[in-house]
Amino acid sequence: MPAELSPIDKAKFAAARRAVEYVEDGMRLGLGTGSTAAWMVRLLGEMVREEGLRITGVPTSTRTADLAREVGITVIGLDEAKWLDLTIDGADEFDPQLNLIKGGGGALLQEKIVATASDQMIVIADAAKEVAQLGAFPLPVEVIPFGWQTSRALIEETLVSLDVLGRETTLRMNGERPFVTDEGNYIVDLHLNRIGNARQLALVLNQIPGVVENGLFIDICDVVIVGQGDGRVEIRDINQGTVQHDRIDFLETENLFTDLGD
Ligand SMILES: O=C[C@H](O)[C@H](O)[C@H](O)COP(=O)(O)O
Repeated sequence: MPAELSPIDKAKFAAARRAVEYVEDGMRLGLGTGSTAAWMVRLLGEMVREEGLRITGVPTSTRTADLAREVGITVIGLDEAKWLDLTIDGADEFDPQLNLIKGGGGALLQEKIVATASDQMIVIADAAKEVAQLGAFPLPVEVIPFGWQTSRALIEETLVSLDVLGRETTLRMNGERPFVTDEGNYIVDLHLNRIGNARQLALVLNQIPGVVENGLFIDICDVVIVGQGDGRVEIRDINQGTVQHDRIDFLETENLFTDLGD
């Protein structure tokens, strides 16, 4: 971790810093995956160690589980927790209705299960993630390895039938081999440019044999906390329809993010 964070990391940190203020003693929390969510996990670890905050966390990936344990958070599985008070996670894109594209890091399946098993989902994001319409970010679709090429062909046929503009699909790779998710599946990324009817696409994709889940999160997110590099934070709340403005003082938290960085 460089002594000085980049503006984008400061933005992610600011959003995470504001989000952990929603966490109360005794909560069961869904812990998201990705670089933004990692700040939230580190901050919660700090609160557990320094302030005696009592929480249990349900991680959405092995990466997050490892980090949560490392920083001192008690980790349990979703079946043990059964239901969660709050999930805090990142996103690759969010639109004005707080619908999301997620899965840029390949964790969309566990993330969607955990988020939908929560009373509330808060997304933390830097301002670059905001879009008028979803789709510039490639939409991840998780498919089982058996017959994945057939599933991919069916996905492409579906895109044609829905008259979606961009129809290129790519198998996500990890070097020479297909990227494999925590659940042992592959990811096909859909390069759509613009998604006209995200709700319809989300439903139709999940009807295709071999498709396990897609990265569209429709009507799942309740609040998006948007961070800026200068510490400004905006809160978009779907229920209250409010936008609050706030500012994280980096000077106050300087030690924190220097200590917490990896
Ligand atoms: O699979 C990964 C997750 O959906 C992430 O939350 C998403 O990709 C955002 O990640 P980051 O905070 O690193 O931009």
